[in-house]
Parts: sequence; C-alpha cells; structure tokens
Amino acid sequence: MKKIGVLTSGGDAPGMNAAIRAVVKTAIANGIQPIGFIKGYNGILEKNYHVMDRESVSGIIHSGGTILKTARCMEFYEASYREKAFHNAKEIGLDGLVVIGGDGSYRGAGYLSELGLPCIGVPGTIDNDIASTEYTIGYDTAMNTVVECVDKLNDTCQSHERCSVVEVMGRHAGHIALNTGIATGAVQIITEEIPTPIDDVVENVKKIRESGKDHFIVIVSEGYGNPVEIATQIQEKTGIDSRATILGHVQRGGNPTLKDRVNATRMGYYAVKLLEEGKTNRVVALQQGNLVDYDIQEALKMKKPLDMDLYNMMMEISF
Ligand SMILES: Nc1ncnc2c1ncn2[C@@H]1O[C@H](COP(=O)(O)OP(=O)(O)OP(=O)(O)O)[C@@H](O)[C@H]1O
Ligand SMILES: O=P(O)(O)OC[C@H]1O[C@](O)(CO)[C@@H](O)[C@@H]1O
Ligand SMILES: [Mg+2]
Repeated sequence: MKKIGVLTSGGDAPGMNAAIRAVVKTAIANGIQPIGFIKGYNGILEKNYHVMDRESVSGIIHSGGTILKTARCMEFYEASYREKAFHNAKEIGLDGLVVIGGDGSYRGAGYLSELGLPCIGVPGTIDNDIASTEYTIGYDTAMNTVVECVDKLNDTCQSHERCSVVEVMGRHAGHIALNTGIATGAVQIITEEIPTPIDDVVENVKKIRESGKDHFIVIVSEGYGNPVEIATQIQEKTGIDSRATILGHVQRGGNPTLKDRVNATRMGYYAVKLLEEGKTNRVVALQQGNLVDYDIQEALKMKKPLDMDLYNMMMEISF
C-alpha cells in the first residue's frame, strides 16, 4: 500500500474534517502517501486532487464543513463514468480509497470496489440513516444545533403562549426528530415512520392544554409534510397561536462536538487500517461502542427502524 485517496461525498457533515485528518495522519504514520480528491467523485473523474501532508490537515479538527469540498456527482450513476474514475485512479497510482459519506456514497464505493479499486466507506451524514452503524459523523453536532435553536423558540413560545412547529432534517429518517423532540420537551414528533394524522396531533395538543400547559413544541421531520400547513391546522383547530420554523441547512454547519470529533477520528483511523490489511468493499460501523466493518452490499441491505421505545416514552410524558 503506497498511495491512498480520501474524498467526502453527499451532504457535508460536521466532523468530516476530523475524519479526513485521521485518514491523512494514519496514512502518513504508516508510510502511505495520502491524496485528497476535491468535490466527491468529481475529483476522481476530473483528476482534481491535492497531495496531502501533515500541514494540509493542521488546524481543521474543530471546523465544520469539509476542506475537500463535497458534491452529489450525477455522472457516477452511469457505469461508463465509474469506469473512467477507476482508470483515472489506476493512472494516479491509487492503491485504495476512503469514501466519507452517506448510503449513496457507499453505493459508488461498492461499484469502484467491484471494478478493482479497494474502497472503504466511513459513515458521514447528519441523518444517522445508515443502518449498519449506530452512529454517523455529524449526527451529534446537528442535533445539538437543533436543540440550541428549539430552546430559543421555546422561550418565545412561553412568552406568547404559542405552538411552534419546527421542521428538522433527516431525509426519510426520523432519528434527528425523535431525539431532539425528547431533548427539547416537545409535545409531539411527526416523522415518515410515524406519520401521525394532523387530527391526532390536534387532539393531542388539546389534551395537553387541558392538563395546564400553555406552550407547545411540535417537531416535524422533513419529508412528512409542510410545517406551515401543520401550524395553520393547529391554530385553526385549537385556537392556539402557532408559528412554523424550518431550520434547514443551519443543521449541517458548525464546529463538531467532542463525540463527532472522537468518532470521526476513530473511524478514519480504522478505515486506513482496513486498507492496510488488504480489505476492500467494506464500511466502518459503530456497534455498542466498538468499531466493526461490514461488506458494503450487506450494509446497504440492513434496516434501521426508529426506536419505538424512545418514541413511546416521549409520548407518555409529553403533557
Ligand atoms: N446508486 C449509485 N450508484 C453510483 N453512485 C452513487 C449511487 N448513489 C449515490 N452515488 C454517488 O454518491 C453521491 C452521494 O449520494 P447521495 O446524494 O445519496 O448522498 P449520501 O452519500 O447518501 O449522503 P447524504 O444523504 O448525507 O447527503 C452521489 O451524488 C453519487 O455521486
Ligand atoms: O444539501 P441539499 O442537497 O439541499 O440536501 C439536503 C439533504 O441532505 C441532508 O442534509 C443530509 O443527507 C438531508 O437531511 C437533507 O434532506
Ligand atoms: Mg443518504
């Protein structure tokens, strides 16, 4: 193993820089030349890369975003472009590649592995929607950002005796919504997995108002429905003044938390060790606090349901 590449792909996530740093430093520590591809798979297609050294990853462990930039590379859905990427990688002299990204990025890595370039996936996405791992890089920071914002909304909700309907990210997964709902004392969370009808939400808010509560937080996972429409329905059917807030991309930025920095560092280190052991077509995962690895296709077939015990607990004490 003489030369390995690293790239970030899909949506950015706080902690990706810490993962890049770990890959680069682990490679250097083991006598391997690391190179960083720019803008995800585009970097391989366009041979757009930087030779990485200790200096290039200095002072980045604490910063959000990704120094390698990221992208959704549409060409990669086509076999001919993936073959071109494989040939470029061979011309560059690449012996392996670490792909930091979500489930989509894993698929790209799976194809490159099949073509003969050893690839290891590292889970980097705020959504925590990768079934093979309990934890994805950026998830903790994103949730802490949500909590900070909803705490502020809660202050003004209390003053005005209002209901705040807050849309959070997560693509099709409600993990962010559920955990931030618990952490902010929300009266209701609505996700694609638990698509509570609006009339049930209204009834729940009314029932909770009868218990004496006069301000309400409802967390809606993106993909479920329009939060403005939900707020309007709550206001019309309960008489409670309601407002909608879409938190949006603020959830993707900011300095990574300790948890994200430590996990990103562990996962980046582990990925390079897998390449050194001659492994390919694997993804790094965290299971019960330990790092493990899975075959990419097996990992992509796994399911990660929402934690219904957590949901039921939240609803039982949401009054
Ligand atoms: N089926 C696929 N075949 C080949 N490449 C793919 C495939 N799916 C995704 N990719 C590559 O991975 C990139 C990122 O995928 P996607 O947009 O699904 O994000 P992700 O990696 O799941 O991250 P996130 O969901 O956090 O944004 C795509 O733009 C494409 O370059
Ligand atoms: O940055 P974009 O392309 O708007 O994508 C937004 C999507 O990316 C994520 O932030 C990360 O996958 C999702 O939560 C969201 O649905
Ligand atoms: Mg994804």
